[in-house]
This record gives sequence, structure tokens and C-alpha cells, in this order.
Amino acid sequence: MSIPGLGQIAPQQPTTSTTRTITLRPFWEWRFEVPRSSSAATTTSATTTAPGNVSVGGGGATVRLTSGAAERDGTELALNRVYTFPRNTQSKLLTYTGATLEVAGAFVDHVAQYPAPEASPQLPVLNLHFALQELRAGVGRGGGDNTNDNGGGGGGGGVPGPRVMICGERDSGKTTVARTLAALATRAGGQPLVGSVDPREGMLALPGTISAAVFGTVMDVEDPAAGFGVSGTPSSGPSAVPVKLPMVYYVGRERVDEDVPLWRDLVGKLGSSARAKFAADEVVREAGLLLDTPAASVAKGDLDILMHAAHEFAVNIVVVIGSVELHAELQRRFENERTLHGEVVTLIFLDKSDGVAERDKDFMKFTREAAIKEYFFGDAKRTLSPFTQSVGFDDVAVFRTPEGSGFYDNKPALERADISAEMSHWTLAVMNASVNDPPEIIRQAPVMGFVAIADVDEDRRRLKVLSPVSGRLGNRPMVWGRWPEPYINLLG
Ligand SMILES: Nc1ncnc2c1ncn2[C@@H]1O[C@H](COP(=O)(O)OP(=O)(O)OP(=O)(O)O)[C@@H](O)[C@H]1O
Repeated sequence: MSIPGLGQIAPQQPTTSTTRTITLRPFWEWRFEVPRSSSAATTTSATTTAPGNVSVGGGGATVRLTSGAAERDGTELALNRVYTFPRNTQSKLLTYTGATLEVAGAFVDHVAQYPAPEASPQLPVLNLHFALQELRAGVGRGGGDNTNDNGGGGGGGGVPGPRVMICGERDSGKTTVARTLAALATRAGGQPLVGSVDPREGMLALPGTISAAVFGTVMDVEDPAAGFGVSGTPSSGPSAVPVKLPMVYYVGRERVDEDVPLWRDLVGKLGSSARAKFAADEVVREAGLLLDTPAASVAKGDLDILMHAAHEFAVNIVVVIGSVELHAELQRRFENERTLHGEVVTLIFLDKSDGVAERDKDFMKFTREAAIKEYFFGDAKRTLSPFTQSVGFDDVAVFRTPEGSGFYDNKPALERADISAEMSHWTLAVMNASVNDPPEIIRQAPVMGFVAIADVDEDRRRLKVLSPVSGRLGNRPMVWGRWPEPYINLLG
């Protein structure tokens, strides 16, 4: 885990926390990394553009915008408000017009300086946003009417605004670009549908899911995931920003290739939910879609996955970040394709920002654990009180994909799971289906929420289950996925 550009890092003794002032010129970025533990913040180095710095203090970094304007992935900071970025946050604050920041706490940081806006990796993203705004305005003016719609399920109300799929290799900055475009569209008054078909990082939901939600309100700047985290969803407590209501489907796997058929089916479900949303809501239809995708590379043969997502969401703009090879191959594949509205598919290449941080296994594990804890217990800004209930083994319906079930196996989609101590500390998805529905229906049902198994008492045949809200558990089928594995005892 490191901030690119910081080079080799040399150990340094912790110092007392100090407040520093950072002055940013237009298009400069303040890149920072809040470590998992405060001792890890004791490193620094120099770069060709600006010295790296270290600040050491409590459990996070605090930032105050004292003049100018700055934003995190498209969401603006309010002047003079103190923002706290929690541990394990890697991100940047950027200004288009210049800004002064007051920073303190535990972090490693670096200012990326650019001699002119043209040298900044953000300028093409901003230009892309303006181009998308033009297309959205065209829909608003009636340019997106139904003349090209061949009726292939596009729903009522004509052709939606731009449907943009963002692709790239691992750690190329896909999610950051998706989030930035969503925030910029929202700031301009739009309400785009934002989706993620990458189960590795749940968007507005726990890892192991794919989801989509309308973004019509401001995102949470302090969220480690900058507005894509679980803190942006409805909960039993107050929220820092207006919540989003995601449609969520449960893959229960980290990688798509671990269960391609299920992922394909669920992407189909999410795609049809998106079409239904466009048909029902004119404002969302005009703003279109921003779709984040799993890391893909030509060498690994991931193109079919991207093509499937593109078809299901009727994508008409494909943004490829960083990989010339992926761009060329997708261009070739899309050449003769038309969307269900009869549109050609436009490919756009963006350079990868040198600021994108590589996240190692420990970073991702911490992120997952933090998301699960936050889902049940809230965060520093809001404390949630989950319910703990004790239920008999026979009073709940838990399903699981049979071992080895996958692409080439002819096994049932789901089977009743044997409840045992092995289930302890797993997080299960509660499905919006009936316990008597066929397995295939249950597997493809939308997720209502999650519960965690706090304890399994095999002798008494009872489970202790943690849930965010009260309610009888036996009414809904629960699915026990294969990932993320339990790392933590939530009540421990
Ligand atoms: N310019 C930047 N400066 C500092 N950090 C950045 C910058 N751009 C992106 N990051 C951070 O780098 C990390 C990786 O970025 P991001 O999640 O956008 O990549 P990704 O391609 O979606 O990753 P994955 O392949 O795992 O899905 C994130 O923590 C993000 O906040």
C-alpha cells in the first residue's frame, strides 16, 4: 500500500501532531493515505514534484478548507468545516480554482503539482463530464426520442441519456472515475443511475454484492469509500447525508469467474431493474447510467464479462482507463454492435492517473471488515444498535450454493444448508423472497439486508443472530455465500 510518487519510504519516529497549511493551485491534488494504525504513518519520502510529508496524531486525518474550493471525487467540501477521514482511507482532494487546506492527524501525504490543467489527469474526466452533460441535455430537449428504439425492452419514454460503462485493469481508478462523474452530474442537478457489477467491492452494500442506485443527492465526503459505502444507505440511525436506496443482488463471491452463470443472471436482473427505472422516472432517464465494472484484462479473457454487462445495461459509451490493449480489443468487439436502441457504441480512452493507489490484501480485508462493522454498528458519526435474537435451527431457512457448484456442474442452484458451528461469524444475505420459493428464485431475488451469525450453539440447536432491524427471521430465506469469509467476531 503506497501513494504512487512517494517512492521509497524511510522509517521515521512519530512526532507530535501538528497542523499544516497546504496551498493548492488549480488542478493540483492533495493525495493522502490514512494508515490502518497510527504507527504506520511514520514514513515519508520525496518526489520530483513535491516533498512527501508525514503527520502523526490520533486515528485519522482532519482537513479544513480555509479558502477557495476543493472536492473529493467530485463532491465539494464546505468552507471551514472540519472533515475527518478515518483509517485506511486513500484518496485525494482536488481543486479547479485553487484552495488552501489546513490538515492535521495521522497520514502520509503528497501534493501532485501540474504546470497547467492540460497536464492533470483530471482534465479529461472533467471534459468527459461536460460531454455527458451535452448528451443529457439532448435527451431533455427531445433528442433522445424513440425513433431508434427497436422495442427490445427499452421501456417507455424513449432512449435514456448516456449509459456509460467504465472499464480498466486492477487499480486503474475505475471506481474513482465513476464516483466523480456521478457527483458532478448530481451537482449539476441530475439524478444518474449508478451501478457496480464488481462483487469485490459492494457499492452502498456489503462486499459480495452487485448493485445500482439513483444518485440525486450529495455524497458523504468523509466515507472511506467517498459516498459509495454502506453509510450512504438507510439505517436505523441518522445519516450525515441523504441516503440512497440501492437495488442489491447477492453474488457471495469475490471474483466473477468463481460463478459466472450466477453473476450473468444477476447482472441481467440489475439491468432490467435499470430499464424499469428509466421507464418510470424521466429525470433518471435523462441522466442515464454510470456503471463500474470488475477489473478486466485482455490476457485473462475478461472481455465476455464486460460485453455481457454492456448488453444488459444497453451501454452506449465505454470508457477504458489505462489499458490500450483493452481499449483496442473492446473497440474491435463493439464495432458491429448496436444497442437495443440502435445506437453505435462509442469507446473513450482515459489515461490512468498516477495518483491511483494500489491496495493490497490487508487494505481490502480492513475495508471489508470496516464495512460489515459499520453496517451493524454505524461509524464515528452515528452509532447503530443492532438487534440480537436467539432462534432455533429449525426456525430459519438458510440456503447455500452446493460445494463445487459452478459453470460445468449440474448441481442445484441452492440447497438447504446444514447449520453448524462453521456458520459462526458469517454474514448472510436476507432475500426478498419466500422460504417456499424454488431455489433459483431465491438465488436471484433482491437482497433486503444482511444478518450476522454471532454464535451457534449446536447442543441446544440455537443461533444467535445480529440484525440491523427487528423482525422475524424465519419469514425470509437467507443465503450463506462463499465470500467474504468471516474475519471478525462482531460481538467479541
Ligand atoms: N489521484 C488520486 N490520488 C490519490 N488516491 C487516488 C487517486 N485516484 C484514486 N485514488 C485511490 O486509489 C484507490 C484505487 O482507486 P479505484 O478504487 O478508483 O480503482 P479501481 O480501478 O476501481 O480498483 P479495482 O480494480 O480494485 O476495482 C482508491 O483508494 C482511490 O481512492
